[in-house]
Parts: sequence; structure tokens; C-alpha cells
Amino acid sequence: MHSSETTASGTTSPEDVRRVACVGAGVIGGGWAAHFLARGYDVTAWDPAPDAGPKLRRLVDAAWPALTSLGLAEGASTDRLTVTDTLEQAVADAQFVQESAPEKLDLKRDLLARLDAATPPGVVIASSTSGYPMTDMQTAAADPSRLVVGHPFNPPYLIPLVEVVGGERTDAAAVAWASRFYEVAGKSVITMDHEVPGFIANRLQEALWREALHMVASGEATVRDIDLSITEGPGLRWAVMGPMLTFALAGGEGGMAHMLDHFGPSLKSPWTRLEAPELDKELYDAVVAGCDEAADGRSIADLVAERDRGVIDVLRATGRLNREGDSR
Ligand SMILES: NC(=O)C1=CN([C@@H]2O[C@H](COP(=O)(O)OP(=O)(O)OC[C@H]3O[C@@H](n4cnc5c(N)ncnc54)[C@H](O)[C@@H]3O)[C@@H](O)[C@H]2O)C=CC1
Ligand SMILES: C[N+](C)(C)CC(=O)CC(=O)[O-]
Repeated sequence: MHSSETTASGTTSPEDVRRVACVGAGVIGGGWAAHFLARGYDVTAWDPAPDAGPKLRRLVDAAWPALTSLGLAEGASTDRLTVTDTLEQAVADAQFVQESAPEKLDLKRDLLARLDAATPPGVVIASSTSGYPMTDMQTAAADPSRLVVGHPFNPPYLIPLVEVVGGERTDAAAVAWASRFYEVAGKSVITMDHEVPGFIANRLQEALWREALHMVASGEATVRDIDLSITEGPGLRWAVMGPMLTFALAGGEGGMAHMLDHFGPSLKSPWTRLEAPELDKELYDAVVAGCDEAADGRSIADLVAERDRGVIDVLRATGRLNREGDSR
């Protein structure tokens, strides 16, 4: 990544950031707002939906018990959230901007250009996009050098990972600044030095998701089978070790070398050769109905609380919480 445009390295050092703007305040923008508030930042937020303010406050309030149990930064308060009437007000004094608007390429392009025009020069602007390359999103911005991807995981206030990458016209200094800022803000960061389709974690997740949808569509597995197969199986190991080290242990004392000698040839076996399935009405309805059945009367709010408690237990059990309020 290189650029002939203005160098974007942030006017404030990552350690000195106090004010963050969250633009788009749905599931992810709201989750980011909760995370930054819990870390003691002042947060301004803007979202064009008429009910955005109350919705965002409900989301932050729902996350706050989990965040309180993890330990809040000194001075952290939901009172430090300001919902503004305009995008320009939200970013006027921001030292970092996190964009979390709907996953539509044209919308992201226009919004990032608008954010670039309204945000103080040099301030880094990150997009939460789940998969668009920044090269495709930064085309309309006057200063694309400060635009990066900062891809979070739901909920951003509990799942540590953020994937950071720039586009062809992003300044490498902006990528480095964003990575350092996220670390200071308590996240675990993977920084990519060039664009990778689907980033890293989403590419892996999408492969799994594609297979899951195929199995539901073909009647090979129910929605419940799919979920159990992960929560009672590999998912337990993945919270502790990733797929590489997990499979190294499949080789016993011979480790990964023996695993590859033994099971490498089965990579060629026809377990899967599938393209993404058509998301037709039948599959759509089957997945939605299967999830309703699996929820077994629990509301989305119940499930969010249950997930948050479970993730905190896993973080604690796997030693990711060194002390109260320190998730890294
Ligand atoms: N939901 C998820 O699990 C994850 C989503 N993401 C990414 O985060 C971004 C946001 O996704 P969600 O929060 O799930 O969507 P969402 O639908 O929950 O929220 C999107 C919000 O953006 C607002 N919005 C609509 N037009 C806008 C505009 N022009 N400017 C600013 N805000 C606008 C909507 O009113 C809504 O509140 C997407 O890029 C998505 O790919 C990333 C990681 C996980
Ligand atoms: C479903 N999703 C593609 C939007 C998921 C993500 O992007 C990351 C996550 O939270 O798993």
C-alpha cells in the first residue's frame, strides 16, 4: 500500500485518543460504542434511522452488565455517549472514526467520501465492512490515504479480534496507526500488509457457513445438528487453539508432520467441492425456522445475554482476562 496523497498517520497518537465517533449504530456500531465507552472514551454517534438514539442506548445498556462484570476503565460511563443529529457533528472533534453502516458497496463509497470531507485532516477512518476491499470503497474520497478496514467480530465489546488492512491508496502509516489504536483500546489485532479476499477469519467462517447451508438445503443436517456439531465438537477446541495447532495434535507425538502424512491424502477425498448454494425461499425459511426452534422461546435479548455470559466465561477460563478490566 502506498499513496501520493496527504500522509494519514493520525494527528493524535493512538495512546492519546479520547474521542471516538461511531457512524452507523446498529448491531456493530452499537457494539463498538459500548466497547469504547467501557474503555473510558467519549463517544459521539450518528445514524440516520429515526429511532437510532433510543435503539443505540438500549444496545449499550444491554451490553453494560457484561462490560461491568469484566471491569470498566476508570471514568467509563454511558453518560459519555452523545448521539448527534448530523454526521458532521459526530466527527467534528473525533480523533478516530469507526464506520459501521450497512454492507452495500455504493453506500460505503459515498459515506466514506462524506466522512473524509467532514473529519479533521489526518484522523484515521476505519470501516467495519465484513468483506469489501478498501480499494473498492475508497474510490470517491478526496483523501483515501487515511481509510482503513477495521473488521470486528460480534459483539465488538467482547470478541477481541479486529482485522486491519488498507487499500491500494491507503497510507501504510494509517494502517499502523489503526492497529496500534485498537491495541490500546483493548483489542487483539491482525494486521494484513495487503488485501486478502474475505480477510482471514471471515474467509474461514464463510467456508464453514457455505457447507452448513448446503447441508440444511439438502436435508443432510438440521440447523440444530449444525450448531451442536460445533459447540459440542471443534468449537470447544477452537476457543483454546486454532485449527492449525488443533490438527497438529491429531498427529500424536509426530505432530503436524505425522498428521499431514496420515491425513493429507484425504484432502483429495470428495467431502466437499461445493459452490455457494442458492439462498432460495425454501432454504431461507428452513434456516429461519430452524433457528426459531433452536431458540426454544428465548428472545434475541435473552440469547444476547446468554452469549455474553458464555463468552466471558470462556475468556476467563482460557486466561484471556488477566485481571478485572484487562482483557488482554
Ligand atoms: N452483524 C455482524 O455480525 C457484523 C457486521 N459487520 C459489518 O458492520 C457493518 C454494519 O453491520 P450491522 O451493524 O450488522 O448492520 P445493522 O443493520 O445492524 O446496522 C446498520 C446501521 O447503519 C445505519 N445506516 C443506514 N444507512 C446509513 C448511512 N448512510 N450512514 C450511516 N449509517 C447508516 C442503519 O440505520 C443501521 O442502524 C457492515 O459493514 C457489516 O458488514 C462486521 C462484523 C460483524
Ligand atoms: C455474518 N458476518 C459475515 C457479518 C460476520 C462477520 O463479519 C464477523 C463475525 O462477527 O463473525
